[in-house]
Amino acid sequence: MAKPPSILFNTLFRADTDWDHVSLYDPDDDRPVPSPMADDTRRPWVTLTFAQSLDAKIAGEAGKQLILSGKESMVMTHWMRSMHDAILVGIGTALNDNPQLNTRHLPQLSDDGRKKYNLPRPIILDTHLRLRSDCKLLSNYKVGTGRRPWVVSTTPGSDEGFSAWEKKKKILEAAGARVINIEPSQAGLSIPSLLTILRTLGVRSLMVEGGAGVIKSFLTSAQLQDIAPSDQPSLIQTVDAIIVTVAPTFVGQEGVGYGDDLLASKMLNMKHICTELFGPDTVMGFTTTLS
Ligand SMILES: NC(=O)C1=CN([C@@H]2O[C@H](COP(=O)(O)OP(=O)(O)OC[C@H]3O[C@@H](n4cnc5c(N)ncnc54)[C@H](OP(=O)(O)O)[C@@H]3O)[C@@H](O)[C@H]2O)C=CC1
Ligand SMILES: Nc1nc(O)c(N)c(N[C@@H]2O[C@H](COP(=O)(O)O)[C@@H](O)[C@H]2O)n1
Repeated sequence: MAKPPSILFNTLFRADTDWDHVSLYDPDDDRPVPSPMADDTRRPWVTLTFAQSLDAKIAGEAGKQLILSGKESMVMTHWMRSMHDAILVGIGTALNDNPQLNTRHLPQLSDDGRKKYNLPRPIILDTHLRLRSDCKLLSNYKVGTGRRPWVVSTTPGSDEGFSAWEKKKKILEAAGARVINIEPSQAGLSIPSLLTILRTLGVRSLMVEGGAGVIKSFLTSAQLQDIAPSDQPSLIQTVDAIIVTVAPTFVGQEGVGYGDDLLASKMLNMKHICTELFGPDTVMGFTTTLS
């Protein structure tokens, strides 16, 4: 039977996980699908993951989508998707790439079709409700090949802004989306607030795929709370693990990066867990703690 690569077991799950009592397939007898879990029960476990070139670019000039991962590491990413309750991208990625965020590259399951891979719920960070109602995430939901997407937004302050926003909300809801409102912060939607809300909605694990703005936000959210902790009783850790695919290619300075203005002194502590080769790509797994 096809099995996920060991880098995922090693990076995302505790060493004492009892694999006899969980199943990777949904539904498969009565055993639950496993999910990485944070010790902090106020929020989901967060895995930040993306593919980059050797010069740390995740997209080409003007955001052109690049397929950096080879087929072997892409399959690894789809296994990772199957091991999380939800998968998050920013509206920049949703508009630019029109992604599906499903598990279609996993090996065919050779049974009567009863067993399925777990499909993560798509979540889009989209303050102004710019998501297109004909995007693939919504059409997959309509035909039953994807979970209902959740669109995370903030209600605009002015009356004028509110009526335009309400109109867009109705269109997206009619197309199948669930719109969730949260409070704004200096850097867009507040990531700590988002995480606590997602946990109350039953999300135990969140895979964050990007793009550049979202990667930066998750990496820097703990440091922002440090500056303005008044609305948070205590720090919420925003990343538990980082799994990076490095493709053996250079994109060049026109490409899109995510790390140019990150401050080393404010970064999370990283612990290297393991590195595995997938075809031409190198995949590194780290766990993180607040510094
Ligand atoms: N190689 C890889 O693994 C991946 C590459 N990509 C690439 O990344 C590029 C897209 O990156 P980018 O343009 O930065 O877009 P993002 O997908 O990072 O979306 C950013 C937008 O999300 C909204 N947003 C709301 N709240 C937040 C928040 N707290 N933090 C950050 N963003 C927030 C903002 O729009 P608003 O104000 O309207 O809400 C913001 O402009 C594409 O070229 C894509 O191909 C994407 C994913 C993976
Ligand atoms: N793992 C990985 N490798 C790459 O080379 C990539 N460009 C991405 N991009 C992410 O995957 C999304 C596309 O997903 P679907 O194939 O449509 O399911 C894209 O939007 C990025 O989030 N990832």
